[in-house]
Amino acid sequence: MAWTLVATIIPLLLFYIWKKIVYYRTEQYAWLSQLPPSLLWGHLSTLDKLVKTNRPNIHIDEIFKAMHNYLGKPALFIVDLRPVSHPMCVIGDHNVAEQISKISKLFPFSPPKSFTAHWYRDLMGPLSIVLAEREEWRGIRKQLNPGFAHKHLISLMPCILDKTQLFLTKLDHYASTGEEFPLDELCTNLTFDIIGAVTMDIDLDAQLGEEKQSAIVGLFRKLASTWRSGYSGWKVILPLQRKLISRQLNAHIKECIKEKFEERSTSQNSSRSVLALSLAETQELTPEVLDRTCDQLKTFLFAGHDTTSILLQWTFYELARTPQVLRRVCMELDEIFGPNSHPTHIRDQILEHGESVLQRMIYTSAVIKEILRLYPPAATARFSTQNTGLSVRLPDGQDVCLDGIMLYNCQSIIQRDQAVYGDKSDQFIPQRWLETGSTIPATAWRPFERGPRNCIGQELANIEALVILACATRRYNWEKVGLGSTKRDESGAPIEKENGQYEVQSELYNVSTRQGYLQGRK
Ligand code: HEM
Repeated sequence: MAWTLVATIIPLLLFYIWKKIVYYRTEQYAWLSQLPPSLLWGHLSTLDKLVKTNRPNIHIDEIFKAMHNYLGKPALFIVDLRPVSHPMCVIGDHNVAEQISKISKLFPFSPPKSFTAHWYRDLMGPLSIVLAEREEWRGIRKQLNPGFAHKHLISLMPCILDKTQLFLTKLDHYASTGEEFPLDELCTNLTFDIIGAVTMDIDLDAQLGEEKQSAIVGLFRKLASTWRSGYSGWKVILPLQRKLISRQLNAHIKECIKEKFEERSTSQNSSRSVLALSLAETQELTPEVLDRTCDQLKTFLFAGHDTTSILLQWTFYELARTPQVLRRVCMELDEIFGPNSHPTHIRDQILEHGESVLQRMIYTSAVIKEILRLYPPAATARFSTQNTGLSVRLPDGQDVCLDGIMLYNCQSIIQRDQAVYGDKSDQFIPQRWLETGSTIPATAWRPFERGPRNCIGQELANIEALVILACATRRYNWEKVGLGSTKRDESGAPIEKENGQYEVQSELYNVSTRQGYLQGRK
């Protein structure tokens, strides 16, 4: 009797499970564009294949771009990551992306961050602004805003210039020795130093090498390295290891917060760092205030150094292989600063004329904007839980509910949309930002994302990039080595394509490769 029951129930159960799987895989999101899913692995095996057949360290956006093209460029498409994660909706249309990032009745602060942001919880700290939601987020942002106010950022230019001088000394060294060098390392150290000075008013000395740099740099890097795909440590003890490094890092940062808090009451020249400004109203440094402030500072280190470094590296690369754009940048710098390109002269000019100098760097600003369009260094993912009612309108007027799906505004697709940027959407054309009567909608350029949770550091990144470009562009001849290097004819001259760019040996698809540059002084 019992056996007969089991023999009946098991097939029924298996049938039920099979029906469920078929439903989840092929019916639940059938109305949304997607590649054919595998019954067991959804799109995970396709993703895995694409990652492996493609180039090493390829950015996931490149895979999404390939899928988007294959599917005929829909406004959005589904990548089914179950059973490893929630399904993901990759958004490739700027109007749909805007509906995700904007304020609505349902989400007065825009839809919450996806749980993926919490993967970096141990790096940024649990109280980080990035992980906070609703009123808690609003409170932190309000407290930090004065530190990122325009007037205040402009007053930080001397400090950005000082850090840049050391960067130039390093480049001068390579230019004189002719050694190949990794630009990634130099730019990342520079942006680390700037973030330290601007947000904490301390010298992190990242540019001085491992021996001399602040313990904060070493510990932060050690911690961040545990997220890298090639991390070789023991995966089982990873959470514990992260906790231990975090604890050491926190101790150093908190020490620094305490010092700055003390200085506030004793010193005449009170600091104007983001840290000082955010502590302005604080009467007592309670453990809660210390924890919260420490987590925001770690967040700045995380969010503000790699992103700006990637922006700089792509800019130097594109300038080096696009001579006509380089010429125009140099002409603009000549006009503003005169023919003298010595760093001290540029520094003095910027210090003397301040903001007005940056305002005149119109073409250089267009270059930065175009780099951020083609190579966006950061992204956002949001999530609306089941039965919340988040729905977006597609370009064909159809309304779709996106509850329970991870929402990824894919800037790499959106910002190269031919419907917006034309046939030359993949080309580096800074001039497109200066054309009168341009029809590019503001929503189609979103490297800092949009809506209330957009990047708080965007103006700082822009000022940094302008100052560094003003000091470095005219001083050197950049030459990429290895991936992305220039093709040359028999006489050794670069081969120029019709669009005015040099032909390359291979496409540079990840700027942070260890392969380097050769530098020559002009
Ligand atoms: C080129 C440089 C940068 C790019 C492309 C960039 C991009 C972004 C993006 C896409 C977001 C996510 C917005 C969202 O979720 O909707 C973000 C958030 C953020 N960024 Fe940046 N960022 C850059 C530089 C910086 C710098 C220099 C800082 C300075 C400290 C910074 C601090 C932050 C913070 C704190 C957030 C969280 C804001 C919030 O949740 O309210 N970023 N950034």
